Amino acid sequence: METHKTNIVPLKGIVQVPGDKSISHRSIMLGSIATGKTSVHGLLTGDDCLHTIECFKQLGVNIHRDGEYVEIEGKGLAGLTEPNDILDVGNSGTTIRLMLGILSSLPFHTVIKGDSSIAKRPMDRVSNPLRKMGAKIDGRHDGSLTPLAVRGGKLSGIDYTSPVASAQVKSAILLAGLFAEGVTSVIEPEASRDHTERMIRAFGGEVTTTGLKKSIHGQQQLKGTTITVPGDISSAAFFLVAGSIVPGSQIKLKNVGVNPTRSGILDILRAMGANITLDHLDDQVMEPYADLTVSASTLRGVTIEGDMIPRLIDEIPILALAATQAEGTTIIKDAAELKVKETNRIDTVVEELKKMGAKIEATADGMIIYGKSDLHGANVNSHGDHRIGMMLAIASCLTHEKVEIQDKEAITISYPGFFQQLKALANSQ
Ligand SMILES: O=C(O)C1=C[C@@H](OP(=O)(O)O)[C@@H](O)[C@H](O)C1
Ligand SMILES: C=C(OP(=O)(O)O)C(=O)O
Repeated sequence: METHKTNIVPLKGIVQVPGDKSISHRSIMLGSIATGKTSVHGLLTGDDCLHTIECFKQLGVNIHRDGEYVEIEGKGLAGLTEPNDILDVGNSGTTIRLMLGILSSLPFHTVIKGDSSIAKRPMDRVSNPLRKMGAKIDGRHDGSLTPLAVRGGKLSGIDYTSPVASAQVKSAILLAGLFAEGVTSVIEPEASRDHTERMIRAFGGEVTTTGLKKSIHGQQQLKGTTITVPGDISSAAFFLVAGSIVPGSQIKLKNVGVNPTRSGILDILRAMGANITLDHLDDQVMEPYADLTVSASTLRGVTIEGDMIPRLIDEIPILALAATQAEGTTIIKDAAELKVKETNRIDTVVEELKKMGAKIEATADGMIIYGKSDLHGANVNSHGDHRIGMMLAIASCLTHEKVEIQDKEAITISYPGFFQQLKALANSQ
């Protein structure tokens, strides 16, 4: 945090983390292409999701938001109209990639772009399979970089084997498949988060799962529904780690989504020796959720690899910080996908944690962290990446000296109230 301090203060209290970002995006998207009213409770009001709302408003959908409550007047896919201007997704990879799947079915022209981070992220992983289905997509570098121009229309189902375990790729193809002719299937190398599949079913649609293969038959009609968004485990992750590594801490996190395709952080922190309990689990709903309580403990290094990686991909920056406080070595591998997030998260994590005294090195597909190190104050930078900014803020709870975080405003992308909640936990004694 910003203030000069000499003591390391335990973090204590109860936190309601904001709504899950992945589920929030999907609730707006499916509500917009379904017929009838959709009500969403607990929507994340971070910048990424607000961009998704704006994009669908530009496509002619009436969306009314009152804080975290949203009503969408769905008129079906055919109710969407050609926008007058370029769609802007801001910093949100999920918005652009999933929307490309929807835009591919629409019989008109759209141009879609984002910020300078989005302009560097690969879109060919989505535009290639969508072109195979019949969409016309063009952009810089043969349609792999934004801005992208899309002319959609009648699509045909494909059987696609994805080279990456990416929920954004899988979801774009399934969303296009929803309105295509015939059956569309996607096979992934490892299982990625399954929120799209769960939510299509909640809107009355059908998706089948056979091992790593997901299939959807085309020309389905979705019906508006009511969605309750659970707390985001990727946001909770910052306090799960803070509660584990800041001496004397105890934090309860209420109503956190614990979908097994997202809960890898719980498995890994427990394997590291973290003290985390789970209460009030409700798994009879679209997305399971529970209360999580964490208290400080001694951690040890682990190896994180293989099919665990997609289950905690966005939590790797904060897990790297946890590893600096663990006894022994932590190895993170099979995580080259980190290079194509909001920043190259292998480089930014290593560069920024090194400034604070961590013993950490980058590898081709991950990083190696040697624990345990004492972290010290420094002038660090989020590089405009919300998860790097929050990881550095939690790191600052371990130093006696001031940590100055450049560009910390980036955290509003996924966690608008983060600094206030962190302050409240630190001031609770
Ligand atoms: O589908 C989603 O909501 C997301 C999928 C993941 O990306 P990839 O699909 O690129 O792995 C994740 O990193 C991102 O924060 C959200
Ligand atoms: C990678 C992330 O999001 P997106 O891909 O939607 O920009 C993230 O939130 O960590």
